[in-house]
Amino acid sequence: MPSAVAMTSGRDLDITSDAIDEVNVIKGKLWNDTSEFDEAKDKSQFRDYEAACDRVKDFYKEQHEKQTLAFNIKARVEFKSKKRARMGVWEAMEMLNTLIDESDPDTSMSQIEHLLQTAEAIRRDGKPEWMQVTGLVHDLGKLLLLFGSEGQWDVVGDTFVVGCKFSDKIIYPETFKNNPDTYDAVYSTEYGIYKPHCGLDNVMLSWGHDEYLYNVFKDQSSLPAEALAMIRYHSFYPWHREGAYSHLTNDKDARILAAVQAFNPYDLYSKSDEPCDPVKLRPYYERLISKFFPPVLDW
Ligand SMILES: O[C@H]1[C@H](O)[C@@H](O)[C@H](O)[C@@H](O)[C@H]1O
Ligand SMILES: [Fe+2]
Ligand SMILES: [Fe+2]
Repeated sequence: MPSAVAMTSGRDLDITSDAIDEVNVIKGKLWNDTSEFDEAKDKSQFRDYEAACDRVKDFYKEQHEKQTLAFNIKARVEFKSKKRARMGVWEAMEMLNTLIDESDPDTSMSQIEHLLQTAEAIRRDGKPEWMQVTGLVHDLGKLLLLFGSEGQWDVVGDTFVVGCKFSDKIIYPETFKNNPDTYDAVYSTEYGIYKPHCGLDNVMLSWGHDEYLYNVFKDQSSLPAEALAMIRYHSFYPWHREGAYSHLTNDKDARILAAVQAFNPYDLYSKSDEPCDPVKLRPYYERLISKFFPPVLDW
């Protein structure tokens, strides 16, 4: 079943504040119906895709069918050729707030909540300001849902390499049987269109919120390279958790892997933390935002 977000995020959506309000009302209804605080759980209970509900399974079935190499090239060309919006970081967080992520078996909280929980968990551990602010912004790429994505399948969920054999370390690997690239003479091979150890900078990951946000921030922030890697690869579980794709990665990737892995527990396990109060926390994070981002960005 298509989500309210997907239904209202057509290519022709004109991003005026009225349109956004309307989208938020529709999404808000969905949210109110399903909202509940997530209970505390232990680590083994996260990312349990076997036990996941149909919403999650249907999401991945669709994503794995539609994320082809051809789609990915098209998405990147479109990204470069379009102007979407101009706004500040906090405004972007508010705009994203009511989205429900259909791929996520672990949280039914709003996105601003998830961003604040991630940032607060990093802050509690005394990590540097750049990492706190990275936690705060890491999922803002989900704004793609309001910027003409085709659905949720080209925005959220774990990422994987396209243009070579789909790894069996990706969740629900059997669902790639519906992806035409599985039957392509080149794309279905171990290396596909890539050279051995060409490095992640030279491979195409499935298009979604990570790749989009990395591209937005790389020229419009003073975030360090580790932070940009955390953003770009945080959904790339087949690599950072399962160790897949070692035939494509290089020394640079080996170095950034540590940063991506250090970020992951904050993103994942903070989902069962106490809810945060955006009003209380805003002054602290606005100060951090102003250290790393211009007041207004092109999204
Ligand atoms: O369902 C989640 C969610 O969409 C996250 O934002 C993403 O980073 C994860 O990798 C994914 O599994
Ligand atoms: Fe994410
Ligand atoms: Fe996240």
